[in-house]
Amino acid sequence: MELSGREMALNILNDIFNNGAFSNIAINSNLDEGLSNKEEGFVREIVYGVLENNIYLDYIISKASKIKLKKIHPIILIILKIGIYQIIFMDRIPISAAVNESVNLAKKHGHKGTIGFVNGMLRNISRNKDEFMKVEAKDKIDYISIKYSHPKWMVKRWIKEFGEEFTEKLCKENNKSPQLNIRVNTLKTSKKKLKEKLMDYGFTVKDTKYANDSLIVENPIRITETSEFKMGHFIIQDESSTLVGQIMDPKPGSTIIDCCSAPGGKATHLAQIMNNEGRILSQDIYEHKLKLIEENAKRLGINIIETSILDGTKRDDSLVNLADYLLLDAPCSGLGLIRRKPDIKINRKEEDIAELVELQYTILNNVKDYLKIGGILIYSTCTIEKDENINMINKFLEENKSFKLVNIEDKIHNSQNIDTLKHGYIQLFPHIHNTDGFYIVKIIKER
Ligand SMILES: C[S@@+](CC[C@H](N)C(=O)[O-])C[C@H]1O[C@@H](n2cnc3c(N)ncnc32)[C@H](O)[C@@H]1O
Repeated sequence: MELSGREMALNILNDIFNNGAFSNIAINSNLDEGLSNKEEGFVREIVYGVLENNIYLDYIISKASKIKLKKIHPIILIILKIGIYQIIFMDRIPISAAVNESVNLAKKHGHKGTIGFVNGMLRNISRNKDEFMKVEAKDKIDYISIKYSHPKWMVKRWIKEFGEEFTEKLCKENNKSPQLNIRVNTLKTSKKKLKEKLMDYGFTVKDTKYANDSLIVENPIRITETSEFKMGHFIIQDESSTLVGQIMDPKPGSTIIDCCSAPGGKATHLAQIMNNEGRILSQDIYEHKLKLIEENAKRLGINIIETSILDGTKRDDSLVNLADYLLLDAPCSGLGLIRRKPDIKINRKEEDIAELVELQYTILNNVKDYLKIGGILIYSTCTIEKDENINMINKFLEENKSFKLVNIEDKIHNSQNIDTLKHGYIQLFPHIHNTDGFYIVKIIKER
């Protein structure tokens, strides 16, 4: 039997909330293939909307329900969230449809009592919407946490690091949908040609602010089905990630070690900048991920990437003093990616950060020996956490006096809202730079 869009959303959210699945994987495995763009968009909107507003939806349910949140059956709780999300955030959906369809889901997945419960709750909330939407919090941390659905530990940490006003703007932005960025494969086409071609198909395409090889596509539905994608004229990559290659700016013929390389977004860009001349040793700890690098390289027409499994924490003597350039695009907390992966707000725990910092530092201390004297190290993460970024790098520089920051003012033509280029690094934020939250630092090994 065919499932309705709302039921697909229910199954996806159940996989994420109750089975620990990642949002993109849960979506791909639950979406029916025959869905139209509109139907698929509807399912995605509900799934991402519920994930983005999860704490706020819990808050509204707690206000409206006599039964404690923890006592509500997990499936019924998701059905309520889907219903409330439509009532509050999806103006185009008639209230009656939001309520009746949720009641139908409750009929299928619950019993008589839960049907009445869902019906009563949703009708009450829709009648007294403004009252239920009001956030009454004991302090600013609580307020931001509920209103923008970020866990308290995250809000507390960010307020301490960046201040209240900054944190509120960041959390608000984290709940918006990011624009899709693509990176032009200049080995096969030019930015101008690709832009014209995509506009001919009806896509709205704009230039990005900081990255030379990137474009923004405003209505990207099914863009990976174009022949330009299949022919390898572009790859999906956020502008921030594209800046890694731009800042490294390796010379053709160089040897690069990319020690956390999968799925190869940055390695393939480096190959492109080197005009597909030289050697890129792409390593990752997971064998299955190496295939992704190889597939990307093949589609993009790149043949200088050599993949291998290697744990970055373990020394490989054969690599010592080999690299002209070294990239450590480290495993990180991903807190800069919340706009794309709202489940990070649900699954990431504060304790993870200290563990990740330890891993990042261990890898960095190990792979630094792979660089030749005079070689360039780029360290990058998709997080905004200072401990994983500037604090860790400062400690590394303190303990490794032969490594020095390199001025990168000549690598980014537009320095709007970036005032650290001369100090060798950038920290991007979604609400300021309209990119993923991202950190990149450039370091030279002098001796
Ligand atoms: C941020 S992702 C890299 C993204 C990649 N550079 C790109 O641009 O497509 C971090 C990668 O580090 C890998 N990784 C995690 N722990 C590792 C370790 N100890 N040694 C090597 N790779 C590791 C993960 O499998 C993951 O693919």
